[in-house]
Amino acid sequence: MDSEKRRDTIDWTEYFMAMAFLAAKRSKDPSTQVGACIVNEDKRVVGIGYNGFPTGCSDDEFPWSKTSPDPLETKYLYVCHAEVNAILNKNSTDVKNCTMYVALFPCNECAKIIIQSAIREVVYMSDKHALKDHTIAAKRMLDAAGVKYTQYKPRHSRIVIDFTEIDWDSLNQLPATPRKDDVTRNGHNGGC
Ligand SMILES: O=c1ccn([C@H]2C[C@H](O)[C@@H](COP(=O)(O)O)O2)c(=O)[nH]1
Ligand SMILES: [Zn+2]
Repeated sequence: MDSEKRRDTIDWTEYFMAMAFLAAKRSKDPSTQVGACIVNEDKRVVGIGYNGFPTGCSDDEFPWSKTSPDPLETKYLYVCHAEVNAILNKNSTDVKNCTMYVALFPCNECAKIIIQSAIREVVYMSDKHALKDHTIAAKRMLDAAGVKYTQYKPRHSRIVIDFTEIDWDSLNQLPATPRKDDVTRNGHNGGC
């Protein structure tokens, strides 16, 4: 067993941005997958979301097109943005003073909701729509409201999750069923 602590870990920003990117992997949008992760002042994750259609609006029935002669046949009228889903998914009373990590700079509609929910900071990766009105308007509102935003410049282009990295052999040596003394007073052995 190694006795020195590991030093090549990911830092907090990489950790939370990677969570946002992991959430984005759930998105069914064929062209732009966005994930958002909300973190409180104690560095606890309090909400995660990705862009997708509302509950009950089937991914197979609603349109994923970007363009159509009929606007009702494009995704834009239906898709819930990652930032809004992350806020709605919060597991805390509110998201006051939290930081949002998000793959894409928030649009004007998300910026309004970020401001109104008292999120204090946005850390984003892509600014691919920087010249579009919705981004310019978003920055104008965030500036006026004093919400800080910072572009995240990754140290590494990839953070790999390798399911084979863990020493499965030693895991296999664990008892198959928890012994009586493994079970906590709360009645489970999840530990915390
Ligand atoms: O603030 C934002 C802005 C956009 N999104 C989502 C909504 C759509 O699913 C895509 C944008 O589609 P394009 O093909 O890039 O036009 O991104 C979001 O979640 N949050
Ligand atoms: Zn948005």
